[in-house]
Amino acid sequence: MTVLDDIIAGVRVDLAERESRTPLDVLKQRVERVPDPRDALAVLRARRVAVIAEVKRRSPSKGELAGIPDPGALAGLYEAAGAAAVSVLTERRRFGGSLADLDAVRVAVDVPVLRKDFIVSPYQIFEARAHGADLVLLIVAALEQPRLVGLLERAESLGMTALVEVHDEEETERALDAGAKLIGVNARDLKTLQVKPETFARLAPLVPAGILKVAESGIRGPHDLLGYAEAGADAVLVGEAAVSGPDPRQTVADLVAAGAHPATKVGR
Ligand SMILES: O=C(O)c1ccccc1NCC(=O)[C@H](O)[C@H](O)COP(=O)(O)O
Repeated sequence: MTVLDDIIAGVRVDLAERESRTPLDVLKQRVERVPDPRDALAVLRARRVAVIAEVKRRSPSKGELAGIPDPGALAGLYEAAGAAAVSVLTERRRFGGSLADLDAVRVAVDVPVLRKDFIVSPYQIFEARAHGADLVLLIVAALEQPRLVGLLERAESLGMTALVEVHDEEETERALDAGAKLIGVNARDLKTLQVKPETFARLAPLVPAGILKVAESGIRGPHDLLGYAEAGADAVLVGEAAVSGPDPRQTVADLVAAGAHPATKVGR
């Protein structure tokens, strides 16, 4: 069993429990009552290289990362530092996240919020929207093609943006075939959990102009952002370095400054 299979097995158990507590019809009624989603694509396009900063408590690769007593306050620091969006890991068993974290972040910031989870069912998309998310993550490696297409369409039908995550050439082709408008290249190999930054430079040329590219994982500071920008990134997603450093606001502010510098992303 791979790490991804193991995570998804746990996600399915937790999902079944939530579905039995809150029927889909009830969730759909809640969706009707939340404000419309923000246009995340427009927000990301407005930056040279945008920074998406993540609320990440722990991870399979590194274990406990940060206590994060107040995820809303952390997200507020990210927003004040200039983050274009905030990602919230809501998976419980391996990442220590929750929908309560998503709620806390939603009320604390105005920027678009991504529900980062292992989404396998439309129920989780309604759930994300009911809790105010503007974006959802869809991991191609976790989804058969018809399901990927269905989930992408479901997210868009609710006015949300899907960040479609890929790790190799075949997954990139599948993301494009599905109609992804925002593609995340995750440099973390899901089998070994090792971060291989060169993955982004390999896959970015396969993505046509007009489709935004997010470089995910292993960004520790401006040097990494500049490397990804050189290889074609429109945005970077940073988790561990932001939560586990001594000053999350400064870490994100340094990335934002590098991403906004006129010398970054020249000629594209
Ligand atoms: O972070 C992990 O160990 C991990 C393991 C298995 C599947 C996903 C995993 N991480 C999710 C992410 O995509 C990252 O949280 C995100 O890209 C930020 O990465 P980093 O800045 O390296 O924390």
